[in-house]
Amino acid sequence: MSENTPDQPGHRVESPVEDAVEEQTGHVATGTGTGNREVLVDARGVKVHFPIKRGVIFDKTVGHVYAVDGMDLQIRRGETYGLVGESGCGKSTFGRALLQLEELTEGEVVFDGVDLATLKGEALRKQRQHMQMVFQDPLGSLDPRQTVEQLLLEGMRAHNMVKGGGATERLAELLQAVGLPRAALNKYPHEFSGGQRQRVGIARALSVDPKLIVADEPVSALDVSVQAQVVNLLGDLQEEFNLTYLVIAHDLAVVRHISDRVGVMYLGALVEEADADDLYAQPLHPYSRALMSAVPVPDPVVEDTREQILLAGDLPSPANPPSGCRFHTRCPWRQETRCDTERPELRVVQIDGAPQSHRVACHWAEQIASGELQPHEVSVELTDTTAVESNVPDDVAPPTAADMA
Ligand SMILES: Nc1ncnc2c1ncn2[C@@H]1O[C@H](COP(=O)(O)OP(=O)(O)OP(=O)(O)O)[C@@H](O)[C@H]1O
Repeated sequence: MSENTPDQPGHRVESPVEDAVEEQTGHVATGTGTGNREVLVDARGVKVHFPIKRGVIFDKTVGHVYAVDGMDLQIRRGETYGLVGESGCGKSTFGRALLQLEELTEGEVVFDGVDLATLKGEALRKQRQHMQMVFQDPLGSLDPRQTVEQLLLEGMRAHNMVKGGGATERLAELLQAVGLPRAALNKYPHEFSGGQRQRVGIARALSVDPKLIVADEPVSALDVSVQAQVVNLLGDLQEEFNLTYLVIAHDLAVVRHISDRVGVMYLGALVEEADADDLYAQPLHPYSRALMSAVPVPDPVVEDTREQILLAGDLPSPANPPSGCRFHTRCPWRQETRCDTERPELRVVQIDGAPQSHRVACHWAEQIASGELQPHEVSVELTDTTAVESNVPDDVAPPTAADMA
């Protein structure tokens, strides 16, 4: 997102947000090849399994929700990494795990050269200063009883960044950077519109000088016209403040516009990862192909002739995931018995000279791309998802901005 280059071949997804962003900036932002940059976040084999408790006092563990189940993901300094996938596939849990807001069941997260598992208490809190989160619902994450000034100062105080005078000046500069007037300092969150509140949330994250911002559905609660403004703002701030972003979103058009690289997640793990342009021009995993084919294309001729893959059935329960390839129960290219029994690695797949950076977790990616394997109809298996239900509350409360301090 840091530079803008001409659009690459391949169809563009239709999106009022993307069109509005283009209108405002005059060009299409696309991936910019961040391959040579140094890794800032290195997540290896990350698993987060939530125990399912039963019994009168919830004292028995009767199973687990395998929310994140083997994520390997690197984010390079200065890039924007977009993470997409259906609701419930584990995107938010992974984002929180990166920031150590969820306990890792297995695996490690190395941030800026430091293995976060080795940090405790004050040392971890200090490191957290460099890793901030922007939430989908700014109202839910900002304390309604605090003015913007108090909200911004809270994080800065927690990290000993308020010494002597000059704090108010810094706050005013922060507000200016996110496009809010100085007068906003004395207002409360409910006095702002949704877009303005998101700007406050972004200012709050910025106030402690982070290196990484994890933005979890940062624009999905906003009106489409406002979404474009916030997307553009994130792009401008990235350059001004040397930020690295992990953007979690279900809107594929937003992710394409904003991201240098994109990872597609399914039931707790990546199934595909590539530069944004490559992924959108030629998705190789059957799941990514299905996701992309569900997005309308502006050109009616292309729309009528292009591949459309309907996903059969719902996302299986992460408490009872399918064996082998997790996607095999819904995959039109499933081959017995390898897909049912052998979990595919995320491996480099090069079709037509595609770059080394395109990785896919499918045994048959080459044969599917060449047409050697043809899709077949999928009969939906009714798996018993009620047998082990999660004890997770319907709405898992996201961490608040105060958790980030
Ligand atoms: N604290 C928890 N305890 C038990 N299960 C949880 C907990 N938090 C999340 N889960 C479960 O883990 C799975 C992954 O949830 P997560 O919110 O990470 O998915 P997601 O892809 O971000 O979806 P969404 O976009 O709907 O937030 C879901 O089945 C969810 O119910």
